[in-house]
Amino acid sequence: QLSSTFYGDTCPNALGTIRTSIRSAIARERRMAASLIRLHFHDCFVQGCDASILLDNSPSITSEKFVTQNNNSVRGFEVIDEAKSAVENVCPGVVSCADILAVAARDASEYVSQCRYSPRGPSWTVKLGRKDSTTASASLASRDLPRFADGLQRLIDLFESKGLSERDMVALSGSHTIGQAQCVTFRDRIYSNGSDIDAGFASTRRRNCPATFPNGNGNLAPLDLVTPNSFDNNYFRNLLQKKGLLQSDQVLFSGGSTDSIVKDYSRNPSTFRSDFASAMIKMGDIEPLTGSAGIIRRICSRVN
Ligand code: HEM
Ligand SMILES: [Ca+2]
Ligand SMILES: [Ca+2]
Repeated sequence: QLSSTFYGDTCPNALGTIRTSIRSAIARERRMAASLIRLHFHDCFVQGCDASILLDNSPSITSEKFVTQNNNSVRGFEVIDEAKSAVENVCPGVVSCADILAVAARDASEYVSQCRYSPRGPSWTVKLGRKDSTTASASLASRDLPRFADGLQRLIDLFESKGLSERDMVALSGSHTIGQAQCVTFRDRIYSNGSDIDAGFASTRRRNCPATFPNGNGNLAPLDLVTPNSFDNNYFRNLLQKKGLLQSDQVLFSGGSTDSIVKDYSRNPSTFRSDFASAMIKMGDIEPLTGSAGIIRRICSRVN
């Protein structure tokens, strides 16, 4: 029931307004492109793409923002709030926060890099018409969002439970071709002395990520060591060299069923780009509230 022309009559300038707002946020801080893509993902995996992730704690809401996978980690809330208020100025009460998240993720991918020589990310036509939830669920967030220490089968099962295939999962994980992770998420891996990590890479990463918890927990490293600001297929090339930053990255290429997909994407950037776009559309279709289900929040962080 979602449709790319949903606001064609009721708010013809919605998409342009969102785009302007997202573009200026990414111009201010380039990492924001990565953060916005991730925010849409963490919304869709919990109760579907219903903007549940944006709700703050209140007597009737247990916010998703503070579960382990989100706390001090997901970012971009202010940027979505800005886009929302820009849209409210042109069409009050019409455009959902859930749709703004979906459009922001697409716009972010499109504008990933401001460098002339870096490939921009893929683009796709966003389907619209999602409504916003009146609830959030910390317990579902905790259950349904993947964790950096998850093994391959666990990741496959989680994505499958959302209707996404192994191929979708590998393509979507390719978002880790941009963005940053905190030391606390990759410490175990770089100090593991295991055989599934390149020794030189591990030693480089140890320099800015002290061995002892919680020292340096928040120190950042790029998820893609080669081209952290370009939306290319280098992420997959890193995995072939055992230079995935997170354990959940490296398990995609560690002798299991997804190895062949990683190899395919490492050789064929255009296959990766088009599969990524299709998988983002599929992810945006997860359990939307439509029609009379759900509401249009006026302020994304609370139920009207
Ligand atoms: C397959 C399971 C996945 C796991 C376990 C995972 C885990 C993580 C972790 C631990 C971080 C670093 C967070 C931090 O240190 O604060 C991260 C960052 C990121 N993730 Fe994932 N992720 C997964 C899949 C995805 C998917 C499907 C997408 C998007 C469609 C995505 C997009 C991103 C982006 C763009 C960043 C960088 C964010 C930034 O710099 O603000 N991830 N992920
Ligand atoms: Ca949600
Ligand atoms: Ca890259």
